[in-house]
Amino acid sequence: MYLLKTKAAFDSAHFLSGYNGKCSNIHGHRWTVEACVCSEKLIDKGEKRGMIIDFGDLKRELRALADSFDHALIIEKNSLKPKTMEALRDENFRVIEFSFRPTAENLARYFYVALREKGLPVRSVTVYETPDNCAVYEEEPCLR
Ligand SMILES: Nc1nc2c(c(=O)[nH]1)N=C([C@H](O)[C@H](O)COP(=O)(O)OP(=O)(O)OP(=O)(O)O)CN2
Ligand SMILES: [Zn+2]
Repeated sequence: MYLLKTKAAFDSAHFLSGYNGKCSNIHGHRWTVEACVCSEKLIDKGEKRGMIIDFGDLKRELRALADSFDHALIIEKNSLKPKTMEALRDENFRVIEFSFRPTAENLARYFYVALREKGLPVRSVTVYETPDNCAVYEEEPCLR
């Protein structure tokens, strides 16, 4: 099986609502997202011969997703008081709300699903919160 990986990064703030410790406070990460695509065979003709997918095509899709979270405050829906949300919006701060807690695990799944929806043969997505800490989300083995 062939595997191809690429990374993209974004800088954002988050906090873990209900967490007993420092991560309940707003803090930032340079999140790094690594997507791994897989294939049993390679493209056998044309410009992309010998590839699973062109790095450029994979990078473009991953970067577009990563850029959509750059310089934002990522929060779990209903984890801030309505008046706090109102104040943030009044200041034109960029707030992205998720239905899930913004952990590395949940973000890895989010990116996995989003890339699959774009038709990419994703095998796994790894999200790094720090250079040493990451979460991996993967489903069934290679689809093609
Ligand atoms: N399984 C998970 N555990 C934690 C997550 C997560 O996404 N999944 N997230 C956090 C916090 O977001 C936190 O920012 C990271 O925690 P921590 O490693 O403790 O923080 P530091 O990298 O700053 O570690 P130091 O050793 O204090 O430098 C918590 N847990
Ligand atoms: Zn964090």
